[in-house]
Amino acid sequence: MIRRLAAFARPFSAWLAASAALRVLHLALGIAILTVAARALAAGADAVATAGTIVVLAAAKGTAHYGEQYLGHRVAFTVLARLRTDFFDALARQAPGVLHRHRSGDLAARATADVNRVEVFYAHTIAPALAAVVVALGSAGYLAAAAHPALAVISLAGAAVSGLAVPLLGRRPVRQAARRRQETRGLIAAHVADTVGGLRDLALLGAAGRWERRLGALEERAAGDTRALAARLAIRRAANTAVLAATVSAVAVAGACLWRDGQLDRQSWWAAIAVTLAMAPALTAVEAFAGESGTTVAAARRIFEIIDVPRPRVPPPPAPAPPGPSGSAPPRPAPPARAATTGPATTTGPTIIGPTIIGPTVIGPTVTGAASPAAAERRAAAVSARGVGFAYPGSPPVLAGVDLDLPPGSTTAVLGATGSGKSSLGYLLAAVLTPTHGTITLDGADLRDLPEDLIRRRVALADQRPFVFSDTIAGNLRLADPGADEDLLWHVLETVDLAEAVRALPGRLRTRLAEHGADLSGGELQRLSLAQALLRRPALLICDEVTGQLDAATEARLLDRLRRDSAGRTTVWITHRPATLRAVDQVVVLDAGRVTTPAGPRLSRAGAARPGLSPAGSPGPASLGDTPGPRGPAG
Ligand SMILES: Nc1ncnc2c1ncn2[C@@H]1O[C@H](COP(=O)(O)OP(=O)(O)OP(=O)(O)O)[C@@H](O)[C@H]1O
Repeated sequence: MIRRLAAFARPFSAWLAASAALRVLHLALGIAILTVAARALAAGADAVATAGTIVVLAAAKGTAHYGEQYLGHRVAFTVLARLRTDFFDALARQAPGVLHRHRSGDLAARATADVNRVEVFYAHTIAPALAAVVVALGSAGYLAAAAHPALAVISLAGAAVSGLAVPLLGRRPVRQAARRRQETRGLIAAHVADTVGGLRDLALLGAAGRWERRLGALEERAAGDTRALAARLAIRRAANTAVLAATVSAVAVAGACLWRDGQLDRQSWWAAIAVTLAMAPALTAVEAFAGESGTTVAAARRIFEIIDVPRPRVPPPPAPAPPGPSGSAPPRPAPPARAATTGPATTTGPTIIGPTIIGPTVIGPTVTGAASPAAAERRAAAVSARGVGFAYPGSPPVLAGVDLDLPPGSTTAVLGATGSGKSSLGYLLAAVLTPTHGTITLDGADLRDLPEDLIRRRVALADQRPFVFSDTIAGNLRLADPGADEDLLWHVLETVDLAEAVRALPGRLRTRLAEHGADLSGGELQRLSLAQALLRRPALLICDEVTGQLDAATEARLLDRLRRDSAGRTTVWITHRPATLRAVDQVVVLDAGRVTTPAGPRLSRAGAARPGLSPAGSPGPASLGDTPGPRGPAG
């Protein structure tokens, strides 16, 4: 782990070397001050001259100390910023599955407290460690040259015990306690984040007291680990102090004997004691950072646990189909023309997915320009699913054998009982999930083979449970299209029937939303998410229950506007609501993860002869999910 941390500082080796050199200078000047004073005392030298020398040395010492700290911290904070960026990149790469494995509060603690924690390594470990070696060797050299070799041997032995042996005392239990404490702190952060997010519900459920007691138990656990850690570190500190005191005493006693035997003069004896004494801060610093290293390593481990998750690999191409009658393999469908211009193929996203999918899929480059005028120029997506099956990790299959065709420009409703797999199908079509069986193609190309940025340009998902950032309304919308001007923002707000509500706000588009959109109604939140998706001007738009919380009149208005704005777009409506079905071209009904109604295209907007629909457009008995079928093992 130390090597891993050091690798991040490699580009700054010159700065760290300069910091270490300044630290050596700073410590050497400390030794020089004491030595000058000791020699002056022993020789009865002129007090004013001695004081003048000490003032000059002290000023130089202060300057060296400043330079050492400046360079060390500059490296530390530059590396911390990079670590945090890498951490965020890794999170984005693993989203949203990472939330399946880690709680958001814990991730926040890793990105903040744990990253801050490793500052110790860059600012207070590398330079002090190098300096301790140089100072111990330099002091021994001085003692050998200016006093007596025996004193040099004693001082080196003391330095070795203090700098090498003492830091190893109880190393394993210290690391274990530090690791446990860091994990517990992550749990505390996650618990606090949950508490803040769910305060209202805790109050409503009368559970605030119980929740608080859980926090108390976690705090108690962390305090226990801190006590265990502190007890061991105190033993080390005491041992180190004893070793350093013993070294100075041994030098004093041995020096006195040498003085008595005429092998050392009085001044050199004093100077030897002063040098050994002045070497102590260099060695105390080693013991100090060794004491911190358990926590630093534990924090680093938690950071790299996220950063080191490998980038998802591009899955191998599907096995070639058996040769046709002529003996030649059937050709693979060609990727769409734009795919060839978007660079090397990457994976279509993580195979593993978390329990929540956050907001519309708005990652990736944006398509700029006004939504409506350019709409006709868009090329609507053709989507096809063949034998698609899916299971969440560790769970039984939720979809099996799904065949589906979404012709370009068509609108498809996906119906089914709650839990029948509608949202999961939506995530698969949006390439947020990857099928465990079968294939989904976009314009003839397997989604798995398409670059992520191409998919994000062509496909948008308005989610059932959208996420809103604590930013302005315009800021949230521009996540989908940073270049969108106000006219375009108002246009999409009109389309989703939200413009009037936003106009009524004092800050209009500049109104700052509360965290998680707490100051929006459920219906407003969903329409904001739909507006974001529309700003992407997708060729395939997947709407997951976005009208579920609207009254009938608002829903009808919204559907009407969307229909008028739908040129060049293939649309999927995942819904329970009959009103949505009035304007669809085909209806797909899912029952326990299987399509129960033929999904062939019925490209008539008149609404006649659509499966699952009565001529009036209301759902037939099988189409809405109020009569759940058996949750059989889909697949
Ligand atoms: N992240 C997940 N991990 C494990 N199981 C999941 C996950 N997300 C959903 N499921 C399960 O998959 C099944 C299908 O869920 P899905 O959300 O696709 O159903 P749905 O038809 O959209 O339901 P609803 O109409 O209630 O939104 C459900 O049984 C659900 O519990």
